[in-house]
Amino acid sequence: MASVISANNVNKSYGDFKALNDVNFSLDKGRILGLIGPNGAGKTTLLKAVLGLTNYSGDLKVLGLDPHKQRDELMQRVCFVADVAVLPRWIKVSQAIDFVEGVHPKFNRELCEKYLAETKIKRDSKVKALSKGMVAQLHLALIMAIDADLLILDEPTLGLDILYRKSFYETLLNDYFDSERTIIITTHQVEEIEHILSDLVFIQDGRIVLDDSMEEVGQSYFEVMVEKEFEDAALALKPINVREVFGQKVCLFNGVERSQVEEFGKVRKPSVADLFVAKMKGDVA
Ligand SMILES: Nc1ncnc2c1ncn2[C@@H]1O[C@H](COP(=O)(O)OP(=O)(O)OP(=O)(O)O)[C@@H](O)[C@H]1O
Repeated sequence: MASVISANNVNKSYGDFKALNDVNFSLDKGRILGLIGPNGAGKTTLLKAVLGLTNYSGDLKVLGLDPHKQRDELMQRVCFVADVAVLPRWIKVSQAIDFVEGVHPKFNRELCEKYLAETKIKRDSKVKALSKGMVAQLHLALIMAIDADLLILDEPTLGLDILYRKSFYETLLNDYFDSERTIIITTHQVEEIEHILSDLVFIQDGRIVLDDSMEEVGQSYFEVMVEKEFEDAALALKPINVREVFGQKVCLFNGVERSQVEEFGKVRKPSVADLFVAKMKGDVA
């Protein structure tokens, strides 16, 4: 299957500072990738490279195109929601809809109206009269009504209340997503998206430190709530992280068989948040 994105040794420097350091990963059609990393890790820089908004060295192909050289062609097939929704303050909601309908052949007005019906946004309001969260809702409704092959969401729910965040991800998964589409999401609220992800990439200091499907994560990482009597045996297997919950050690293992750790206590798949914390600590140490 042709990759929607393939990145080989992609580097990006700002002066002496390496914002992307030999980034390699690929993403197939019909996947939902969570791109997760601490502040300043290089997430937005990587997305900008994918969107052809910044130059870089190395080989990067998006939908078979060179994002920097073939940006116009790429933009026909890619939609992007930045962490700061930029819409002119003077425009009316209805005019914003008219505008996108006028400039984008793949915009579906009916769908946009359907998304807006879930909000309190009035068609005759000006953007400046909307709350921060409502501007973000309008922006998302406009973008999700465009039939794109690749949707890139950089902190899409920043500033949105929990009710809308939940319904946004439900809509994304149930109404928007299908096997022909591919989505990349960055967010610091990983627990909110983990159930919709098919793939996970962790980035730290410009380097990819984890690149797995969620199935692979479930098969190669085990979190065990270790019974007291098995603590020494568990620690001897060198867990990648140990935390305490109510005085009991919770060990995160990688590179061991499930059968090796099963007798220590209750085994489960780690949450993305716990895996992230463990990987960040491990790679800093
Ligand atoms: N235009 C620029 N000039 C110089 N340095 C930059 C520029 N843009 C980004 N950087 C640096 O590159 C690094 C990665 O920034 P980036 O915005 O990609 O991080 P991020 O992972 O998106 O972070 P956050 O989660 O805080 O949004 C940071 O150290 C940042 O200071």
